[in-house]
Amino acid sequence: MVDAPKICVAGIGALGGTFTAMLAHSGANVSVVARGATLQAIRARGLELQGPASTFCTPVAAAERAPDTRQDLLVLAVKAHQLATLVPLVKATVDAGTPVLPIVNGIPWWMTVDGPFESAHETVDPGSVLTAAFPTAQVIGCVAYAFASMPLPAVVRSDRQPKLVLGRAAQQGCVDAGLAQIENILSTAGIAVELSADIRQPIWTKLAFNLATNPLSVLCEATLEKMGTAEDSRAVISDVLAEVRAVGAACGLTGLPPTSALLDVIASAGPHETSMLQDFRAGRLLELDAMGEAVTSLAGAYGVPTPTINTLVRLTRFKGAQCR
Ligand SMILES: NC(=O)C1=CN([C@@H]2O[C@H](COP(=O)(O)OP(=O)(O)OC[C@H]3O[C@@H](n4cnc5c(N)ncnc54)[C@H](OP(=O)(O)O)[C@@H]3O)[C@@H](O)[C@H]2O)C=CC1
Ligand SMILES: CC(C)(CO)C(=O)C(=O)O
Repeated sequence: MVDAPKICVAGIGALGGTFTAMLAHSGANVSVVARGATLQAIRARGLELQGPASTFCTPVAAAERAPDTRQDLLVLAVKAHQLATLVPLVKATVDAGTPVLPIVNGIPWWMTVDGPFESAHETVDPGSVLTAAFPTAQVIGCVAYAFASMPLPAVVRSDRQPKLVLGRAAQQGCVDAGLAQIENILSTAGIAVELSADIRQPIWTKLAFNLATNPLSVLCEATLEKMGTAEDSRAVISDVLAEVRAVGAACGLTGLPPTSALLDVIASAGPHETSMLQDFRAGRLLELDAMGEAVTSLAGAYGVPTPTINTLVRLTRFKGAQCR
């Protein structure tokens, strides 16, 4: 009998907790890197998922570092600015063949290693720590659509079935057997998966969604549904999307859906608070570098005016700093 693939998930918050609970519940061989109260709670009681269809609690092997043995898949599920802190904790688990799947919002570090997004590199990977630790050839680019939160340590709530879009970071136009195997593991656990032959466009679309909603959600302390239905917030969102569209075009990504379609998605997202608003309420550092500063540095490099984005990012950073 062939052993089940070994999966390590580093970072057990809203998303890492949701995916881990679903994987463990489906019988996958999954272990986690966690810390503090979350680590203690997982060890004491297991990981609880309050999902859209059912609630269950599942035991999971948890430690402060990844196992010393090679894993078949390493998932990184932290805020973008926390990624570098994981490097020393997961090093021993990654060899030249280990696929690395970052489930993280914003412009990913690997997209800025060279090419049109290079001017955002220092913002998303200061000192190239991530580039050195995770060679692009091993990285699986990812976009996450989920509505998850962690109300208590090791208790995660997921309001809808989560969906991941996956594609090789290094190869455009290629969906291979390795990706299909990962899709199989994730979909067996009930996670919706779509494979993309060029993951950069879905990443840019998700970034547009996040940049148009996450900072505004902090400034207005509003849910997605409220921002997507009120006339004033819809006007600001439309301005942000126009600016993201212009920056994307300068970088060669022209496939952003129409603004009206994105506004419809936001309006129909329900009374959900974005991950950035959750961070604000918890007094945590806001994920503005990979979602905001990265875009303003690209805009600066290409000479694209982004006055609305600049103002939103500045005000959100200012408001975030008041609560820390
Ligand atoms: N929540 C959602 O619905 C969605 C989130 N996303 C994106 O997914 C990514 C993950 O978000 P989310 O799950 O919400 O974030 P959370 O903040 O809920 O979870 C991150 C977790 O990682 C832990 N962590 C960070 N650094 C380390 C470390 N060095 N060692 C051990 N644990 C560590 C944090 O611990 P601690 O609390 O101690 O810092 C925290 O528990 C983000 O990029 C987010 O924008 C995307 C789509 C939807
Ligand atoms: C799409 C959205 C807003 C869903 O929660 C998200 O990505 C986030 O919360 O950061």
